[in-house]
Amino acid sequence: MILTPQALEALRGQLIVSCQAYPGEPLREPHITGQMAASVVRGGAAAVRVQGVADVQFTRSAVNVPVIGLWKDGHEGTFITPTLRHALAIAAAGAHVVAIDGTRRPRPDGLSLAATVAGIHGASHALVMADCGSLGDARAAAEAGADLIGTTLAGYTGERPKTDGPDLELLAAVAAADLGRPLIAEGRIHTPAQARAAVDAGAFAVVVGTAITHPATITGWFRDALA
Ligand SMILES: CC(=O)N[C@H](C=O)[C@@H](O)[C@H](O)[C@H](O)COP(=O)(O)O
Repeated sequence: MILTPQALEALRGQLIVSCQAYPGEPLREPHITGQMAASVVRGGAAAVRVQGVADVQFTRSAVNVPVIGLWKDGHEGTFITPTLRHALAIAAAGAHVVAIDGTRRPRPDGLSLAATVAGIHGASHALVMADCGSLGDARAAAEAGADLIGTTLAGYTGERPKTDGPDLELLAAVAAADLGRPLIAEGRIHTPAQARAAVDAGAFAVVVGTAITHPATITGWFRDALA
């Protein structure tokens, strides 16, 4: 699926919403992901991010905005679209952008990040978003040919502290490194003010997940405030 340079540019300064429910949760149904995506697009999401092959398929038919797809396999180590096989399945499902683990950790299939990106580019029209955890990752991902750089894994790989909100320090550092790729702020953006701060720190666009689409967590925030 082709995301033209113009369509990518249209995401500048915009909100992307991640619609994910986790295994065993009541909303963990691909068609519900599609409905959630349609709901956030009504609210102004300029693109959506969804997990799973069937979720990408349902979401593609539910919305007319770019779809970032990923395949989570497990929940620790290299688990976000860890191999080329996972990535090609997500591209074949219709994702405009395939989000993959963009760290410098070894990949389960033994391929380098550059070979993985080249494999996706060679077999599909999808762009590649590298989910990074540090400035070192971001530099390596740009060098490896990733089309977009995300801070998705900041605070989850041991290289950066798990900040309460978004890792604004990392965002500013990656922006300053001027890697020539759209920088996507993602991870622990829980308020509109934090989304604004991420753009002010140099992000091209902002991904918000939990704070918009994970009712169990949001409910817990309110419950805790009343405890
Ligand atoms: C680390 C990891 O597994 N991140 C995942 C990546 O797709 C999702 O679980 C997050 O919800 C997503 O990145 C959005 O972040 P937040 O939900 O914090 O707004």
